[in-house]
Amino acid sequence: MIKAEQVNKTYGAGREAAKALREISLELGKGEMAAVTGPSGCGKTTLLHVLAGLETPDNGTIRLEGQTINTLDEKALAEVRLRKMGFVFQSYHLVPVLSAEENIRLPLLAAGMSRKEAEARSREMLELVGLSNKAGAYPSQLSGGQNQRVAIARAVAGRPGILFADEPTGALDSETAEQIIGLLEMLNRQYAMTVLLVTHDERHALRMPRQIRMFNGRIVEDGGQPIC
Ligand SMILES: Nc1ncnc2c1ncn2[C@@H]1O[C@H](COP(=O)(O)OP(=O)(O)OP(=O)(O)O)[C@@H](O)[C@H]1O
Repeated sequence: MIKAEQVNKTYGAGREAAKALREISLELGKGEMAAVTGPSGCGKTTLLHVLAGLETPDNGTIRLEGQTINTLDEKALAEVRLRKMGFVFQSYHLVPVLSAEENIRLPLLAAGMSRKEAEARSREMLELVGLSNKAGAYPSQLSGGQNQRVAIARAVAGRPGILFADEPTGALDSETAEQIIGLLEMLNRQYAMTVLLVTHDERHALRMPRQIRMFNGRIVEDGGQPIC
């Protein structure tokens, strides 16, 4: 599904340079679910951003379903992101003046879906995340957990092959956080969606079938195996 080879990423230059990723090689198969963990500043978010084409690596290659994406121009990359990837972050990034259903529908319309189809899909997604009764509610009228459910429904409504989740439970209490992780697991099972979860929470990481541990810009352990 997604493959990174010999990827490096440095922010800044000279004495200010921060080497965020060092010689990263990683492959995630279709339908795989993995957690990326490691201490603050070790490069987790940078890895997710580089894999998702949100940042350009200094060198190396990123392939999504065999297509090299790190050399695409911004327009082509935006198209790949819109059609093939879903994103969830710690903040929900919902449009405050749109209802839950409209927030989910918006990117579907942007991807060219008809209004009728997009409305049916967004209702289906609301049901999937257990919020059928909140279709007309605005983000300010929903709890953090409910807003994150809407954000997840929006992220997967276009049926992306891969979902990138960066600390999606960071702003939630532990019970709600467990439910959100459960929702990601359900999406992985039900749609064979590849899921890459960046998390600080060791309990959540241990629930994942694969744990990728980072330290100082490197992957130091993958699936229980130390990487030298
Ligand atoms: N936009 C940026 N400009 C400069 N340096 C950056 C930038 N983004 C990240 N870095 C640096 O790159 C390194 C890796 O950062 P990154 O955010 O990927 O770590 P992280 O493991 O996700 O951290 P956290 O768990 O605290 O979110 C850090 O040293 C950070 O300071």
